[in-house]
Amino acid sequence: MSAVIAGVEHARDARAVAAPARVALLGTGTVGRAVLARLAGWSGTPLGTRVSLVHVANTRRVLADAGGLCPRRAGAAFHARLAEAPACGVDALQAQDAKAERYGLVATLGQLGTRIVIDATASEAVAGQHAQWLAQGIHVVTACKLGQGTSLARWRAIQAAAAHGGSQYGDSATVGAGLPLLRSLRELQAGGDRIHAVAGVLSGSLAWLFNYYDGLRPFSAFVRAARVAGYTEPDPRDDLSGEDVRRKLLILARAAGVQLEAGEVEVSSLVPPQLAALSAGEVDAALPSLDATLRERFAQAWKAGGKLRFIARLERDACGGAQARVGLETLAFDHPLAGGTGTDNRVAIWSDRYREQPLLIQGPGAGAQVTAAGLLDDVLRIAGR
Ligand SMILES: NC(=O)C1=CN([C@@H]2O[C@H](COP(=O)(O)OP(=O)(O)OC[C@H]3O[C@@H](n4cnc5c(N)ncnc54)[C@H](OP(=O)(O)O)[C@@H]3O)[C@@H](O)[C@H]2O)C=CC1
Ligand SMILES: N[C@@H](CC=O)C(=O)O
Repeated sequence: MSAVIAGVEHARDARAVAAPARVALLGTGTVGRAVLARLAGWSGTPLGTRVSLVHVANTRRVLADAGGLCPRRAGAAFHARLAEAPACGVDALQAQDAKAERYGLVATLGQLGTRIVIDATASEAVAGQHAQWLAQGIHVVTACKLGQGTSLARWRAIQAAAAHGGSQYGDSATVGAGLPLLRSLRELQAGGDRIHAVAGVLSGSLAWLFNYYDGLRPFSAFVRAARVAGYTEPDPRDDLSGEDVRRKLLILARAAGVQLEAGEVEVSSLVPPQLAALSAGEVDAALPSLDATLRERFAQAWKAGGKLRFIARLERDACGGAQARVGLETLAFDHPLAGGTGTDNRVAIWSDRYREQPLLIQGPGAGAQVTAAGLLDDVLRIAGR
């Protein structure tokens, strides 16, 4: 290559490096709103120069501008208008697709430079798109566990698509709301360790519930409070059934090299069959159906001198197999997994170097601010300098 052409290439590279990553945000609920607020706080700072928000959507509305949207105005526009926006009344993805055709998520992200989709939805349809975006070279950063935490086939498709597209999958917010859990598992393995076991509290909402439930006031009232605080899934049965914890344990297990199918995790649900059978709109009124059983479980634990904790366990055996289960357990007050406060997740990891005493990671495991921060940490990691 001649010196002149090399110089031109170099200048192009330098411009590409300096160009901000273009970001599309899907979901403007508890987490999405906090992402917009955090991005707005970066305005006028060096962090703000590294990302350009070009597309924001929920099921009802899309704002898009390839030249860049103001996060503060986008947040205000969404939340001022949400109340008056009509529900689309069709499948969420169809609505998204219809809008994407008109407003063009992929077109708005463009063809060159760093392009990132942030998934702050709980949408199966959006999770079904992750592999497609990755294969096109679009990075995906997600709080939604339906990508890596459901079928092994989808998890494999995501890994393959990222490898094919040369793209990255930011999943820090899927387990522990950004706590350094997945990162620690990966770093231990990169350093030559084999992961032997993982155990702990993986649900922020269930941690909160069992930290504050006193066996006197109805459990259902605590569930409602956790939902208002933004700790539960959009449908709190996803937390109470252990399904959200199953997804998190699958994500951790697969990252630890244990390729479990969803059905291989034994799950003990707190949701009685009558509550499980209701439509989403009927759930709130039926929450008191949880109360009697939980009062009884609490009393038993109290009599035994212990605390209720919703625990996930993954244990690997020497022959390459693994056992995985999630459910409510009574732990002694001084048990290492019984500590923590608020929404704290508390997770122990055993590996070659942590054979006797596990590595313990603890911190808030749910909430809008920590989750948004976890998502945007991944965005910045992908965006580079
Ligand atoms: N809350 C927390 O503490 C944590 C949450 N998470 C995960 O973050 C995700 C979001 O949670 P949260 O913010 O609490 O949920 P919310 O229900 O508050 O918000 C979900 C948002 O997704 C939007 N949405 C749904 N389908 C689509 C679609 N097809 N296209 C675009 N937008 C769509 C909804 O639109 P509309 O407003 O129109 O209904 C809504 O704005 C979940 O996957 C959850 O598991 C992860 C870690 C912690
Ligand atoms: N509903 C989830 C939110 C974070 O993933 C939880 O309670 O942990």
